[in-house]
Amino acid sequence: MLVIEDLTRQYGDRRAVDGVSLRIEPGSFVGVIGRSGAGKSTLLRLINRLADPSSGRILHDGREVTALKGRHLREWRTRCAMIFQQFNLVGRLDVMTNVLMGRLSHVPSHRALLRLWSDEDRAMALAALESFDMGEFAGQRADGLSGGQQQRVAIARALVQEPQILLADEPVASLDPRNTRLVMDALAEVNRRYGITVLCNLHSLDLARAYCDRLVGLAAGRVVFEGGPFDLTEDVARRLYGLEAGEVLDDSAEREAEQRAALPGLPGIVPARPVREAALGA
Ligand SMILES: Nc1ncnc2c1ncn2[C@@H]1O[C@H](COP(=O)(O)OP(=O)(O)OP(=O)(O)O)[C@@H](O)[C@H]1O
Repeated sequence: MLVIEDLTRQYGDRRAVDGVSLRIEPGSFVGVIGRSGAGKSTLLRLINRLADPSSGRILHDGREVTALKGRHLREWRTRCAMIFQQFNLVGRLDVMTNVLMGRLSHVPSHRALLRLWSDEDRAMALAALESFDMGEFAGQRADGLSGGQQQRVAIARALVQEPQILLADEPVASLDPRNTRLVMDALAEVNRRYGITVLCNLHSLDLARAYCDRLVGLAAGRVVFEGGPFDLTEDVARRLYGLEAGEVLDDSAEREAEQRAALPGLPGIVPARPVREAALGA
């Protein structure tokens, strides 16, 4: 369980995150929603410790994440993988090598420097790519791929870190509708197949309702809404965005969420398998 207690991050006289308290269940798919500047990115960066809080605490399974240093902090960052809007791949390297970068923290540094990846690391990387239909691109340069393909490679790289939590900071913000769906499906796969907790910042409420089992709404750094996808009513949407609800919600998301709920493989129904075991067919 990830527990966030009264977390605040101040920048000058502005509180990007302001007294946020949350409990994130293991294996859940949580959408963080809110208008631009609401504090969504800062919240994820605080969890991953890319930013430090001004006050408050983060605990994971009872361990204080906000107090970690050195090796323990590096271990936390491995356990808590992150993907970004701009993918952050190394464009001149091939797709396989980019995914293998996710193994860096699991191999001795001399081997990593020489890129002496074991057969097992390679098998894991390829299996991760294949689970997002990206296996055929393993030998291609990353910068030759479309945005949606690059993001799926970034998710594969995160997956081979064998994380317990995946933080996704607006992973589909720069993608067209088709690629948006492929990337969101990849995140759903990470969550359902491997039981990895996903926290995903999203601008689109329709996507949030269709894919997430829990939603957290932020406004001016504060939690102003917490609930299931069907608790996100027009009224809540209006409070979050100050828009006509019709501009941010439509019925198709509700229908899609119902269809997805009928799919096999929901958390708790199919036992999740550790990434390594599933990838290596153990
Ligand atoms: N490093 C920083 N220095 C100063 N101010 C910052 C910094 N990071 C974030 N902020 C401010 O904190 C507030 C919250 O920013 P944040 O990026 O977390 O919001 P967001 O909800 O992710 O927005 P967007 O959807 O536009 O990415 C904003 O007012 C932003 O300008």
